[in-house]
Amino acid sequence: MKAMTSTNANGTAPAHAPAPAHGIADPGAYGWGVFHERHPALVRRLCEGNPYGPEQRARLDALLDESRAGRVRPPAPETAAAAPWAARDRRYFGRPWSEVPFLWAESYFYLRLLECVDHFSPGPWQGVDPFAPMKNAELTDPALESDTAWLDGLAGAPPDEAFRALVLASLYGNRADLGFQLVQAVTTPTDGDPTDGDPTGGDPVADGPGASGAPLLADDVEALWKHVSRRPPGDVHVILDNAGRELLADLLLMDHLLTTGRATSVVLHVKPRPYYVSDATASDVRDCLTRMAAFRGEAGRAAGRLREAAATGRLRQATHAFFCSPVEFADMPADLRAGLAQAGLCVYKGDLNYRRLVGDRAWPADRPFDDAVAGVPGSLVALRTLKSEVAVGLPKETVDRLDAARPDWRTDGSQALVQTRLRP
Ligand SMILES: O=P(O)(O)OC[C@H]1O[C@](O)(CO)[C@@H](O)[C@@H]1O
Repeated sequence: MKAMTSTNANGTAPAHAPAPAHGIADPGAYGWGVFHERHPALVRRLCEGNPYGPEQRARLDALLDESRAGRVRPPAPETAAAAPWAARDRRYFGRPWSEVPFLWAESYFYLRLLECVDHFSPGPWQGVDPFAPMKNAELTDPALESDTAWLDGLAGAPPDEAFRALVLASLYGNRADLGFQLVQAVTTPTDGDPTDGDPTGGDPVADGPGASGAPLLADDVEALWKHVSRRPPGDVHVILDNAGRELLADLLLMDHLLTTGRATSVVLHVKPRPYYVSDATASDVRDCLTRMAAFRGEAGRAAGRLREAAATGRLRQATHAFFCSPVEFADMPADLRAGLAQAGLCVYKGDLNYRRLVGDRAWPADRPFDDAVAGVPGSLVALRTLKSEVAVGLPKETVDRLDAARPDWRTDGSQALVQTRLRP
């Protein structure tokens, strides 16, 4: 793992010396593999799934070439108009991509990918989601319904166990990320691995989606339970990640919080445009609820309740241009900050949100989580499967043990964590 020295996301000097940002130049760095292996695989899938013409295909190939060996080209005017951060933050334009931090480079790659397929240009492809064929394939997977059968077994479970099962389902739903699956078979620890074990601790939770995973690297579920069960219910804001399986599990958790009175209302923060392959947009929420509504059993009933909650304003969707930017959450704009600061709880889903939450830098993994999220408002929980190099808030012994037993533990999708910073 090799990281690079850089300024923070605003290009200003932060109050304390930051660790170097993760980069994409070094073939040993995770980001290099994303640009040199994952992105070509993604472009192949897009061209198989969408009837793009020669110009769109040529532009996609040129973007691959540019981002692997060229200099960063500024966005076209219509692209810049849709992405204020890219219009403002010009510091990397004209420089070799290899000098750009991973977080910035990957976010900018997805913006330019949309430009290549005419997403921002008036015409037939304007606004079309290039990832929709991949998202649809997951949503129509016949196994999706039976994958929610564990929910029926929760009836009558003690409230704390039911809560834990739903949190773990939402956490492990984050493994089902279509971008990640392009080149990576998600693995779980095998016999003999010192991290092997059952995170769930017994029925009915043990039959849920967390049952076959590794122990959580950080497990603040109990603290989270105390937070939601002992304080007056407030608004819960979810900074969503992937559509499909992950979103389905997130919606089940939100239905649980609403029906048990542990949330007054729920705000789903979706992406304003297609991003990082499977990130959820408003139409993905709609499609997921439609699919869920056809399920027999509790998941189908949850869809009905959520639609009702949407109709009465207790389930709302929100979006912000900020969510498709590479800016860290500590530097979020004032309007978003004001909304999240008032929340009873903010749930940050997934790997990319984690990178933006703690800073995508080579922090010592035992840096306290509270310290890393000091600039982020409100009470918060991160539910993350590890798919990139950054990690904080972990005991040094855990990190040493994992480094010895499983060198790719930070990026192979086998590990997960629940970390909180909760305020009374
Ligand atoms: O969907 P998630 O959990 O945010 O994961 C996205 C992650 O996938 C990658 O694009 C590739 O692993 C990471 O760079 C990124 O953080």
